[in-house]
Amino acid sequence: MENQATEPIIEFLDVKKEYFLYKNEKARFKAIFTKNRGVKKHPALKGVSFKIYPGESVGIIGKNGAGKSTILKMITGVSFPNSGTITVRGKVAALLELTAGFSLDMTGMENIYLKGYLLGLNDDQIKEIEQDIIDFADLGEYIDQPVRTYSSGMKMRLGFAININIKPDILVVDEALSVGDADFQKKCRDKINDVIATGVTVLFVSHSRKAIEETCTRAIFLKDGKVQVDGTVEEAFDAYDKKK
Ligand SMILES: Nc1ncnc2c1ncn2[C@@H]1O[C@H](COP(=O)(O)OP(=O)(O)OP(=O)(O)O)[C@@H](O)[C@H]1O
Repeated sequence: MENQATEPIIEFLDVKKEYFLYKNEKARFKAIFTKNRGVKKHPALKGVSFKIYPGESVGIIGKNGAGKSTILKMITGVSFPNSGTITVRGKVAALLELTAGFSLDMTGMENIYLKGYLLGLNDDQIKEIEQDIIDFADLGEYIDQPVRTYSSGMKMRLGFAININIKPDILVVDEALSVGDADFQKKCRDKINDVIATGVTVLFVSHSRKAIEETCTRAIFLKDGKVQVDGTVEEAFDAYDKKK
């Protein structure tokens, strides 16, 4: 499984993450001044290590609360570990929190640029994919209206269209995500498969064995914030089915 000739595109080394559990919002505010002294902690990741090489498709499986989303959020840079190291070498398209980072007062078109910059693209790179994004989102004349006038489904369509069109090196997908109506969901699934077929590295969180078998050649089974199995999809699911 390890390809020693190339370096990993994603590497986690003994990554630990604890969340503070505040009794209420007042306690959360107070903790800013007391540096969280005496606040209860929940260990979400207890020393997670793995390497993913370019072109691999890896499933992440585990029960609710096992730490899957915490890992994905660290790869996309919205959450940080308490200790350990994380290396990500490449542009990440995350099909997770699609509407995060939009400016509601800006138009859809302006938000394509805003999100594009946040994802590390320059003007020329955004210009190159602008029409593909507009076509995929299929928002008609709403593309020139402020995003605050969009329905929640329309915002997600735009968010998905931007992320999937940035020509990513790494595609991070949470299957729980459903964008728009049934037709649009089918369009998203087809587009994800097209992007996967280009040989991009894929990280796929799902509870469905079938979905992971179809997409991934390897799976990581997480239990209580630790890697239980890192192996074939069959090995990971067999252990998951026994231990859950
Ligand atoms: N912001 C937070 N504050 C406190 N606890 C959190 C926070 N985010 C996550 N946790 C806790 O960390 C643990 C791991 O959560 P995570 O969302 O990574 O699990 P998951 O495997 O993605 O679960 P699911 O299948 O339900 O999406 C859980 O116990 C969760 O309650």
